[in-house]
Amino acid sequence: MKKVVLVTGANSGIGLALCERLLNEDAQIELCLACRNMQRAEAARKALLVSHPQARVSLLHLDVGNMHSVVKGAEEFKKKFNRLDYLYLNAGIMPNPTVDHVAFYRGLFSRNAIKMLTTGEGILTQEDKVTPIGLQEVFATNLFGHFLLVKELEPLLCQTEHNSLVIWTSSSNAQRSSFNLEDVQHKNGPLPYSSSKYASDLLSLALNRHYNSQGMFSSVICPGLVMTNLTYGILPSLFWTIIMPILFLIRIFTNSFTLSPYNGAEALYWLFKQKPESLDPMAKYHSLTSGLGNNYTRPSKMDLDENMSEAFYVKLLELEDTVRKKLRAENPDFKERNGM
Ligand SMILES: NC(=O)C1=CN([C@@H]2O[C@H](COP(=O)(O)OP(=O)(O)OC[C@H]3O[C@@H](n4cnc5c(N)ncnc54)[C@H](OP(=O)(O)O)[C@@H]3O)[C@@H](O)[C@H]2O)C=CC1
Ligand SMILES: CC(C)CCC[C@@H](C)[C@H]1CC[C@H]2C3=CC[C@H]4[C@H](C)C(=O)CC[C@]4(C)[C@H]3CC[C@]12C
Repeated sequence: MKKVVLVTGANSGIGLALCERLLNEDAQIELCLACRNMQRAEAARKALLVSHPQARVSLLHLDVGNMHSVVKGAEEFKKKFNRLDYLYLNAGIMPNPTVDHVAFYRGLFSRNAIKMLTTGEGILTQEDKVTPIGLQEVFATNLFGHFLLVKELEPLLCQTEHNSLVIWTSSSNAQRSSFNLEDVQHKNGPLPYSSSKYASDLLSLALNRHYNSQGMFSSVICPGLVMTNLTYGILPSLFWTIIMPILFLIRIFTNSFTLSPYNGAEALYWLFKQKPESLDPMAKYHSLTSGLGNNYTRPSKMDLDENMSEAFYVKLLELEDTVRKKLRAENPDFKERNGM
């Protein structure tokens, strides 16, 4: 049976590199690129077909920050495919990032230098905004749209004949201190990115608790520091190019400066080759690259507790209810087609 793989944010960076690596591993898969911009999606499909002319690569229009689009996209996917083996929840944003230069230089000469360089802790803030449906944009894109997608695709993910795996591209920037159960969307703080990534760690744990018995498993990864549009939004690409020799040097001490999208996709690719039921729900799987350029995956225990993860899950279910009501009110058509 051909495996079906869906990747969000597949048109660039780590998502696109993952697609290339998956096709290298198994050219028989049904690969679906879920993207918000169809021109960029088509360009990615063409690029993949250059190296794999026989590959089965389809496109799905899906803006994870827009809940209408998530429901519509999932509906289209279900019409086209009757199974889903791997769901890569990779799309992500870090809007309007600001680097605290003073904190950076201070941190460099402190005992926490390596931690700062591998997590970005204490030196990076972002400015968030509210989407038309009333959700915080970073939360909606990095977390909630993906949660709704999982819920919509539940019939394909929970099948008796085979297990499925949902994989979140999280981050080592996910910090417990950035997340607040009373403000899960991070409306009132400068760290929406970190909060959303911590939220994905919590949610992955909850999904395992609620869905393992139905054949669906969930894992989280950190790709390390990778040069992509996301990092070029923090500092210009020319800057990163100039300091590249320094970044290669730092890699010797941390191994988490994976730097290229190919290396960053290592843990995502590694998970594709594992049995979903053999994975540790408390582990974050890190893509790492040694000083000599060798890639490997290493798990680390996440700073999570079951009660918090369950409380967050309950809040997400309540929010799902509210959002679905708004979708119905805005577009009565949804009710007919989705039985919502
Ligand atoms: N680069 C890094 O160092 C790290 C990245 N990550 C995570 O890796 C993931 C991939 O990012 P990366 O490859 O680095 O960056 P890119 O910006 O290259 O890739 C992000 C992808 O997500 C897509 N995307 C963004 N918003 C939406 C949306 N609303 N709907 C659908 N797709 C969307 C983008 O599409 P479009 O082209 O249309 O913008 C793009 O394809 C993210 O989740 C990021 O947080 C985690 C740790 C480190
Ligand atoms: C002031 C300049 C001379 C140098 C500033 C460097 C910083 C902008 C970067 C140093 C470490 C970087 C990061 C580390 C971890 C990443 C994390 C895994 C992620 O998910 C998103 C990006 C990072 C936070 C990234 C961001 C840039 C740095 C803080």
